[in-house]
Amino acid sequence: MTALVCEPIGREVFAPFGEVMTIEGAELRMINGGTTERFHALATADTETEDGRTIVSLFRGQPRRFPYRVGMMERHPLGSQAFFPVTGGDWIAVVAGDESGRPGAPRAFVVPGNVGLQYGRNVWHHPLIAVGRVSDFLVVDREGPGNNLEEADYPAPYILTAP
Ligand SMILES: NC(=O)N[C@@H](O)C(=O)O
Ligand code: NI
Repeated sequence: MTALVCEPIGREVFAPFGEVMTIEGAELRMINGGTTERFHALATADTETEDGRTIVSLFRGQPRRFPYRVGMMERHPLGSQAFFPVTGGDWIAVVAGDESGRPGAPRAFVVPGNVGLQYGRNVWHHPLIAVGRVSDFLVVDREGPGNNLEEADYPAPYILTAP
């Protein structure tokens, strides 16, 4: 079993896997007579492949127990998937590149509770990893025809320790 160490999240380091959604560096638009700050277009959903449509859901994640065995990954061939924390609190994202149709070695990122991520379409990732407490996330992803879930097991699990 291989140790999986969390790295700090950042736009550049996460760029091969998708977008980091944070107000830092976002386009700020003052609206509503100056009473509201609009941090515009943190990401663009990619859901229209094969007549898909964008939906918004709420995921309530149970905290994972650590050390946590990352034994599988999944991806959504037809659409992106974005998670934005509602409850707050750090969470963990695990992603991987593709190697001949299977996930490569994973990379784990600790994500602050006020930062969201969008996984690009067909990007390998582990299902939601909530940390420390039951955590709610707003999720923007695809609904529509076709199979939008592909899963793959690792030959041996990676062991993720608590951040
Ligand atoms: N199954 C589901 O909708 N959730 C996963 O895709 C996930 O990434 O958590
Ligand atoms: Ni997913």
